Amino acid sequence: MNAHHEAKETLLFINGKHVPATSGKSFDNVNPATGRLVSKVHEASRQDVDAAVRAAREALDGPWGRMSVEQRTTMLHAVANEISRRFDDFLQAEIADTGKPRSIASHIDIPRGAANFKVFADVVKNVPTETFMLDTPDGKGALNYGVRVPKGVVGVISPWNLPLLLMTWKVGPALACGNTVVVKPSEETPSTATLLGEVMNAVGVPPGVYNVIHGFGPDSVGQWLTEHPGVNAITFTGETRTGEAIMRAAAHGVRPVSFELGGKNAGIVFADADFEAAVEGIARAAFANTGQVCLGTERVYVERPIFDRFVAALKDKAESYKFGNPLDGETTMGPLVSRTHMEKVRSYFAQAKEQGATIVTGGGTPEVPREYAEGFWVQPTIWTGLPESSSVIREEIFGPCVHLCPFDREEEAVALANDTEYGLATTIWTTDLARAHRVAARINVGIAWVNSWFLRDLRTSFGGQGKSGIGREGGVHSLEFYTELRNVCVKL
Ligand SMILES: NC(=O)C1=CN([C@@H]2O[C@H](COP(=O)(O)OP(=O)(O)OC[C@H]3O[C@@H](n4cnc5c(N)ncnc54)[C@H](O)[C@@H]3O)[C@@H](O)[C@H]2O)C=CC1
Ligand SMILES: O=C(O)/C=C/C=C(\O)C(=O)O
Repeated sequence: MNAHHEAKETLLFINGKHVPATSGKSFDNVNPATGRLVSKVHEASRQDVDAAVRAAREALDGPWGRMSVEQRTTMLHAVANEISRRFDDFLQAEIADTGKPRSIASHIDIPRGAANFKVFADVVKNVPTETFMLDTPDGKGALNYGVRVPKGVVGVISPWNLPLLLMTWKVGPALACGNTVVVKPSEETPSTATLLGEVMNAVGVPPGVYNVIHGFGPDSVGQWLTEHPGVNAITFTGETRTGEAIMRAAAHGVRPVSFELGGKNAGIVFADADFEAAVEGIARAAFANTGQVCLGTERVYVERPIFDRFVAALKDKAESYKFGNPLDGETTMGPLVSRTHMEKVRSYFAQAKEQGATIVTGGGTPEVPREYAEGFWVQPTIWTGLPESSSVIREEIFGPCVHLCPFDREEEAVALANDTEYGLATTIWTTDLARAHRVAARINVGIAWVNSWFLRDLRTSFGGQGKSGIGREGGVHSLEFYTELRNVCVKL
């Protein structure tokens, strides 16, 4: 950044206003492609967290709480339309924070940011609640019916890998259900959440409905928000250990949580698969978004007759990615999100080597143009030959890397895939339909893709089992978390 230019500032968004933090503190938001400063981010104090929760409560008790479902959902459609109208602003902000290529941000992140508001506005309007007629001794009966009411103030803690997409995946249904929110975006990617404040104001969402506070996790905003007694429910996407800390915080006051946590997802490729489609699909599952997708695949089991050919074909794919300017349409792989994360991923590159892996490709730093030399780049990496006990096969790395292992029998592939404490997603490749159904039913995950990966229908359930999370969001399942279902029993 030119020393003569003032650094841009990223403010908090509380009660409908972009405001400075009362702490007087800020931290750097760095562009991971270049290592240069994007903005100075205001770091919220405990007092700012209190102010945001208070604003959210007042909005709930005020105009937002009194709005009809029709008015509220119309407003959320307007939010979606305004995101689309300001598509380029969101795109630039997301790319600057994450370094992800334009091709990904423009096809996935920003459109999903808009869709998350539309879809849940429609779900809320169209989903009925249950009714039961009860026989009573006097013969007149009683009518039971369900009413959904908002949970209240929802704390939203979101990660850096798909910042707008994952934050709105929670804010969309929370607002559609009539809640108000206080959002703490990841400290690595604060911009699009802040920009969304402008959208809320532009379409007339009342002040206090949507609030954004910036800061870190422990002993900072994340902890203060999740411990705050004014927060009625907490939704979080991120690392499993963070989920454990948030769960402890939520225990005070017995507040509900919805968690979408890490994964160590397995891919399975059978010899009868459409070979080219399987290579393409596994390449996406392993390398898309520089491997920073919780649904991604870091271990793939390939049936032995096609193993060598598959390794060679995936190697060609891995070596075909183009690095450099994320805004350039030719760039197909961006950097990792931060220096810390790059060091973590590189430590696994080193562990794979120490543990005797065959490095099929990668394991180092790619060539990038000079202006990107200070960015956080790593090569897409493929290993073979590691034992299943290896840390590389057991732990979530969250980088563009994958271990390939041959198998001989379907039973064996299922057992290998299930040998993990996580249970988020799997991707299965076969042309045998009976086998596809059989295997999908036996892998212990929340989402099983067959001959596809990351094909998302927002009406379906989404979440994980084991260390991958608690609860399901998506479609009507989001309503289960973001509302209380009240039964009204009327004696006739
Ligand atoms: N979607 C996923 O599954 C993601 C997984 N990860 C994994 O987690 C690793 C660490 O990345 P981080 O960004 O540090 O993930 P993280 O889980 O620590 O951070 C996610 C969010 O939680 C907040 N947070 C952290 N500690 C908290 C606490 N005690 N209370 C409340 N909020 C808290 C952070 O400030 C951030 O907004 C990565 O290397 C990756 O392996 C990271 C991001 C997303
Ligand atoms: O909701 C989606 O479509 C994508 C979700 C991805 C994650 O939750 C993740 O990578 O963390």
